[in-house]
Amino acid sequence: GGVHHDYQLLRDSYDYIIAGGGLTGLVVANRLTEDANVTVLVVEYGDFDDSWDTAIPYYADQLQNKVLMFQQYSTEQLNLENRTFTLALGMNVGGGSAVNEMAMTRGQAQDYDAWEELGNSGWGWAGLQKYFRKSTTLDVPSDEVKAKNKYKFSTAGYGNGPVKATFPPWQWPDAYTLNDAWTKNLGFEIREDGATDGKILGVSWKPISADGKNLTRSSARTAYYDPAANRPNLDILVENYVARVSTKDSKVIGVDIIARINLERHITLPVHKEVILAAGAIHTPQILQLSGIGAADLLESLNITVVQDLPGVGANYQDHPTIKMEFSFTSPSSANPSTLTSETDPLPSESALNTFLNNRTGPFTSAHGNTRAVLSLSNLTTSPASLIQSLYDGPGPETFLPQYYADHPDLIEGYKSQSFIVNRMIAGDAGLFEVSWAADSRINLAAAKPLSRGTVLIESTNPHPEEAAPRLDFGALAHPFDTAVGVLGVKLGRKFVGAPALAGLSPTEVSPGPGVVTDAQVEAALRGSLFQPHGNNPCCTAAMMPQGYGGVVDEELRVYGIKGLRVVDASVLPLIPVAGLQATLYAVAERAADVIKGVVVTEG
Ligand SMILES: Cc1cc2nc3c(=O)[nH]c(=O)nc-3n(C[C@H](O)[C@H](O)[C@H](O)COP(=O)(O)OP(=O)(O)OC[C@H]3O[C@@H](n4cnc5c(N)ncnc54)[C@H](O)[C@@H]3O)c2cc1C
Repeated sequence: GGVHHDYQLLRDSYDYIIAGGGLTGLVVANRLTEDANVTVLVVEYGDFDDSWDTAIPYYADQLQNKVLMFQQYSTEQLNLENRTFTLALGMNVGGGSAVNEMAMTRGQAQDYDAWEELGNSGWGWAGLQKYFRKSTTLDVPSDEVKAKNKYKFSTAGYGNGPVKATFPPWQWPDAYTLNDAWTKNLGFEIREDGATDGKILGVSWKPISADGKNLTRSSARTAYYDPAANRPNLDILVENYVARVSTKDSKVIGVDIIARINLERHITLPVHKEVILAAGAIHTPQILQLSGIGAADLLESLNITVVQDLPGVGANYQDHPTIKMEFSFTSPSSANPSTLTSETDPLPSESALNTFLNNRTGPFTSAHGNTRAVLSLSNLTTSPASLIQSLYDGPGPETFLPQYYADHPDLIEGYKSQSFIVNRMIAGDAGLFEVSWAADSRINLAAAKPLSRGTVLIESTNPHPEEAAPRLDFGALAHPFDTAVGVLGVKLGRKFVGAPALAGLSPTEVSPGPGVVTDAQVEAALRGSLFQPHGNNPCCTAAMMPQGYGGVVDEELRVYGIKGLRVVDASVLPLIPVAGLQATLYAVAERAADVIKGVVVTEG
């Protein structure tokens, strides 16, 4: 086993080849190679990173090393005044888990139960519990840290898995002032983190994906790859990408691999058992389409031989569209996040770094803030009834879904089956926003139940994941309900910052700014500048749903109509949960590994 940059020392063939050594790919690679008789090759476009950039929590929010991320461009967004956007994606061993902002949170129980209701038995909150625990250990902070920071959390939802979650020893003083706005003025209590009961409506502390002792990042690379690196049956090929999966009579026989910087260097490797796609929600659909698995008309237009007509490949794109409001605090506490970026002598950031390196304390132990508020429709408005009614009386899906849906009517049926569930959740107590804040004057409102949908479709037969990236259309803010909720979000943000508890900070609004008053003005500001169509959580583009509903994989993650091909990454989620995806994906990948090993057998 070992790390390879070229092909000389690879085996002639493997039992399993995994496309993508990111979060989910490495979980599955580790679990499959627990059996010494099974050989696995992971093919990863990026390389290893051993710098402090990916290890120190403070850097997570301002990761400078763009070399570790894809910059995936979008099309001009019709509903956002034709603005274009860049989506950052992990591009290294560990994928997103090595570069993300480290929030390690789970969704509401009902988010997962919705997956089960869409036809995926065993994927609900109850079925996933075992896998949340199998993946993650909570490194419980010391009593002193817990008391000093007033942390509240549950422990039963964690097990003794490879990935570590913890609560850092440091919070900026103003974080507590901001929390006071919720608890003293807006009527919320700080509750436990929800890891045990899936109840997170309201305000809670967010754990980070870090080791509690060293306060360094815990990623799929550190947690799942490193401990398995010496297994003779596990190989990883870096700086190379999977271009295509080759099939014969609808059965996978191997993969075409190409070197990242030298197109002339490529190899076709046979596979005995399965190819497992884990290249993430943008590149997994790209590989499928290039392999002839996707909408027949799209493939034919590019002269690709159709192996399996599956229009769901690249449809159903979801994310957490984010409203970023900005304020300015005229009188913040003397210790606040901006002191770290000021250029005085001696540099405050240098001393904070030394404090981290010497004592594992101080602001460098904390990523971007640790508090979140999950808010339902009735937390956002006192008169939700007419908005709920609009979900049922509103325009038909053809009017707001991408043209690609109208061209492939199965997708519309699938969307309707999702709406049936999601509308009910919205009318109940589903979280519509995950609001997060650090101790600075920015607040992020991540929309958690977007009703608009996007697409990821190849435009050429060039398989290069970076130079020939697929066409990403977020399709955001197309559904009138998404817009109405966005307007309510801005109102909520203002109510929060205007709360009496914050009077001592003397906040003034920078963006959207005091000139933006009426609902129509707020909507225009959303479309023109405030609204970003993603929150770094792309998913759902090869959904686990029935085939007639635009699904791509069945409940055992097998691609419909193809033998020996599964998808295990963020693409398989049918609906996005309210939390950032990493904790969820660790559990999904753990369950995927059990399914592949035959430990979990789905009946019927
Ligand atoms: C900047 C940023 C901040 C985030 N913040 C948070 C957060 O705070 N909390 C949270 O829960 N989640 C967060 N996320 C999301 C989370 O990290 C991702 O959801 C998760 O990593 C997705 O896992 P995955 O296995 O589906 O894909 P990834 O982890 O992205 O792995 C895919 C891998 O495949 C490789 N690849 C792509 N194409 C090919 C190919 N053709 N052949 C071979 N390899 C290929 C890529 O290089 C990558 O390493 C963030 C993500 C980013 C990028």
